[in-house]
Amino acid sequence: MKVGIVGAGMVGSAAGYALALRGGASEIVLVDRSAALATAQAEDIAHAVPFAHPCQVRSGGYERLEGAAIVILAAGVAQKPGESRLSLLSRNAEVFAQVIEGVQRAAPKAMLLVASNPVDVMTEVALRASGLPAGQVIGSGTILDTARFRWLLGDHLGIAAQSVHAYVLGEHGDSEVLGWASARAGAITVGEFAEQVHAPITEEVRARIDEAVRRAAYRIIEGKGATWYGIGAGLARIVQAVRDDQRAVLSVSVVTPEVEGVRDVALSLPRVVGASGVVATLAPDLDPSEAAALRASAEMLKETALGIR
Ligand SMILES: NC(=O)C1=CN([C@@H]2O[C@H](COP(=O)(O)OP(=O)(O)OC[C@H]3O[C@@H](n4cnc5c(N)ncnc54)[C@H](O)[C@@H]3O)[C@@H](O)[C@H]2O)C=CC1
Ligand SMILES: CC(=O)C(=O)O
Repeated sequence: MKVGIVGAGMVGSAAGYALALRGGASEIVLVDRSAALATAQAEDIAHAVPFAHPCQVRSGGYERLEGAAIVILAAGVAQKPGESRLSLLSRNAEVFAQVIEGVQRAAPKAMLLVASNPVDVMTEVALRASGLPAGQVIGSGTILDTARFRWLLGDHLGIAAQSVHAYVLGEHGDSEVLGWASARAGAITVGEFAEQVHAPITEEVRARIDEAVRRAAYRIIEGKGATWYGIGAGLARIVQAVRDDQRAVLSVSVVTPEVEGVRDVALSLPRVVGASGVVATLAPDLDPSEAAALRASAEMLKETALGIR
């Protein structure tokens, strides 16, 4: 499968690298307003291919995206230390107006996988600009926050993150909601598992994990300027679910008809992802405080998206 990546900075190049290592694409094409950067990133990623899986890695203008089944959108500006994701909106909405036109000239039917922040609102921007079906304009949403949550829970419980089934819901950002009520370790609730292994999830543990997930990006940006490995792997994971028609359950963002009484809003819920994009959405169990927080997140995202109409 041919995969395009527009925006060959930290996130776009990490996604290309992760795809090359996972064998997630037969061809990867990097496009950037800086042709020199796209070329350098493509050459560098190509040098990892002999250690991984056969794959062509190229760079070029939008015309090189012809035939791409999916295009990752990672172009635009990123947060500076202390800056929120939402503050990037007007700048990145302008970038997307050009980028989506360029992508659709070459690959009008390509599925779009949005990474640029604020990713939920940018997913709605991409949906409106592209005219594609909602299930084919997918934001990476909370795939990264969910990975952070699973990793921290696995660490606390002393088990592999892969054995933790827990999702972050709502905005990929400050209003996100950690789904404690639906979290499972193996086949039992995380609370029950924690009791069995004598590592109870006290209020303090819960608050520490919540803060570590919610503030992860701020901390990493403070320390190294940006985040890229986690999201690169998450984007490659979504591409692979599409490529292999896996029907994998992933927390990604699409415009959703109704969430906690809020209509037509892009945010993350656990969704079934396969060859035609998002094919189903799950309704996880929520306790009353999680339901209220998800509604507040949905209302904030809806209001923000209305502001760019
Ligand atoms: N969804 C998520 O979980 C995450 C999202 N991000 C977001 O991803 C985006 C990219 O972040 P980084 O790669 O760190 O930034 P970066 O600055 O390293 O890369 C952005 C690239 O976009 C390119 N670009 C800008 N305008 C363009 C245009 N009109 N056409 C083509 N290319 C254009 C730039 O030349 C640059 O190479 C940011 O919005 C950031 O906030 C970052 C980490 C996680
Ligand atoms: C930057 C960003 O969105 C993240 O690392 O979560």
